[in-house]
Parts: sequence; C-alpha cells; structure tokens
Amino acid sequence: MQLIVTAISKAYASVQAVKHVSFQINSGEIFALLGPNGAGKSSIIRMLVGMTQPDSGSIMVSYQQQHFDHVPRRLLGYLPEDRGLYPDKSIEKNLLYLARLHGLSKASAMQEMAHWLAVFDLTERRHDELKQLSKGNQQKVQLIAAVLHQPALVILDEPFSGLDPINQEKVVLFLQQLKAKGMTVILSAHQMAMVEKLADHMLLMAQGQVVLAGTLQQIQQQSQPLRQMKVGFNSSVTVSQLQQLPAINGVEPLQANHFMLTLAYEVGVADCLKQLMPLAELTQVEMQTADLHQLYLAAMTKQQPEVAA
Ligand SMILES: Nc1ncnc2c1ncn2[C@@H]1O[C@H](COP(=O)(O)OP(=O)(O)OP(=O)(O)O)[C@@H](O)[C@H]1O
Repeated sequence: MQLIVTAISKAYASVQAVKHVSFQINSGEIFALLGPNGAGKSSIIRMLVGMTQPDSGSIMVSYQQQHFDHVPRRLLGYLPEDRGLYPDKSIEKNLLYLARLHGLSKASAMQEMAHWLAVFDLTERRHDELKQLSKGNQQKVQLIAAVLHQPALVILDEPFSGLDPINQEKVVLFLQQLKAKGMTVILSAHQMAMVEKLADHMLLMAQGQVVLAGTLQQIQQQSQPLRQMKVGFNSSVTVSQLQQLPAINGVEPLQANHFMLTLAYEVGVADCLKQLMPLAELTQVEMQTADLHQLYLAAMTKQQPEVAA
C-alpha cells in the first residue's frame, strides 16, 4: 500500500480548507496529520477515503499493482470524526455485525474480536449495550470496529480523543500492534506525546497548508529549534544574574546552581557560554532537543497573524 498525494486543494463555499498539500505514505508506516482545530486534517482524510474529491491535485493509492484515486472500501479501516454504531446493541453484536459486513466468517470475527477486546480491557463488558458504556469505552469499541477485518490501511480521525492517559497508552499499544501486523496507519491527533512515540512520518498543518513535514528528527532539524541548554555552576549563581545576560531569554531553576536556559533568538552557543563563564565555573553544559509538543507550539506561534500594536 502506497499513497502519493500531490498538491491537493479543497474549498467549501468561502473556506479554503486545504491548499496545495503534498505527501507520500509508504507501506507499513504510521503517518500522523497534526495541526490546530480547523487546520484541514479531516478534510484531507475525507478526500483520501473518497467521501469528497479534491478541487485540484491528485491522490494515487497503489496496492498490489492496482491504482486508485482514493482508498477502496475493501482495503480500508476507518474511524471517522463522527462515530456511528448501534447504541441499543451490545459491544459484541455491534462488532460481529460490522465484521460480517466486511465478509469475515463468524469464527474469524470472534477470534479477532476476542483479541482486541482483551487489549482494551473490554472482554468482561462485551454483552453490555453500547449506550451503557462511558465515552472512552465507546471510543475503544469504535477503534476495534475499524480494524476487525484486518484492512491494509487504517485511517483514524482523532483516535485518542475522549480517552484518559491510561487508555491513551492502550491506543498506542493498539497502533503498534497494527503496525506489527503490516497495516499502514494514518491518524490525526492533538496529543503530541503519543504521536512522538508512534509516527514514522508526520505532517504539521495550519490553515490548510503544510508547515512542517518529515520524521521527528527531520522536523527538529527543519524548524528553528527552541534552543534550550541545561547548565550547572560550581558556586552560587542567581536567576536574576542569568536573566540580565543578553544571550538568555528564559531561566528555569533546577536543583542547586543548575538551570534550564532558553537562548535568545539567533544567539550562538559560543556567545552564550562567553557570557556565562564570568559568573562561576561551569560544571555542566548540555544542549536540549525540543520535543514534538514544543516544536508544535513554536511552529504554531509563528503561524499566528501579527497583532497590530
Ligand atoms: N462541510 C464543510 N462545510 C464548510 N466548511 C467546512 C466543512 N468541513 C470543514 N470545513 C471548514 O474547513 C476547515 C478545515 O476543517 P477540518 O475539519 O478539515 O479541520 P481539522 O484540522 O480536521 O480540525 P479539527 O482538529 O477541529 O477536527 C475549517 O475552517 C472548517 O470550518
């Protein structure tokens, strides 16, 4: 399974939701679509699954020497943004019904279902009606419903939404298992800490456009890094002494005489060290790498339109 998306655009009435977006997803990858509310993530997903067509640009999906302009239903496991199952039916009935719709035998459906219910701690509750479940448990049933038929490509629109931290970790495990089974996964999410653990490639969007793209490492290199430095001194140095240095934008005290410093924009490390050395002898200097959450915030801050003074 490979997807090549070339310069797709989509407008709804007066809103230009997606503007010339291109990316490629290779077989077996986990690919994350990131960006603030309204960035255009769901619009891209709806075009990938064939619910809407791009106004311009192209989508090419290749699978076993066949080519399509969207992901064919038989190859797709989809968790839409607006979920829909039968609230009056039990978990088991809902899942079996969907699995049979996808052509699974009852035996394979039962086997797949048992596996995923155990992953999500729902085995004991399989006879409960969906409407009796919490929002988080309903979400877990939806995730199982999207993959029971072992699709080649799984597209999950906000799989972490409504889940507590423990269940978010379960979704991480679920996604790792899908990858281990050879499935290709596309997900949209707002939980950077989860995405960082999982995604092979990611696309960071704002206002319909690509802001950053690549692996986490490539994104760290492309973006103006949030340059932070952990330093330690052999004798007492105060926060206010550090705040007075022009090379430093932020100071966070750590343990005694140790600090996390944020370097001022465009100041080199050597210049910063020159200003630190007269204060006391340095016992530790360690550059920190920005995590995805920090990179996301830094990239999004740059996207904000400037406010007139
Ligand atoms: N059917 C529609 N009709 C009109 N405007 C739409 C429609 N669907 C989306 N939009 C608009 O297109 C833009 C992109 O929306 P989209 O749902 O793709 O964003 P998103 O990144 O998925 O956001 P969220 O994280 O909130 O789900 C938004 O401005 C939204 O209001």
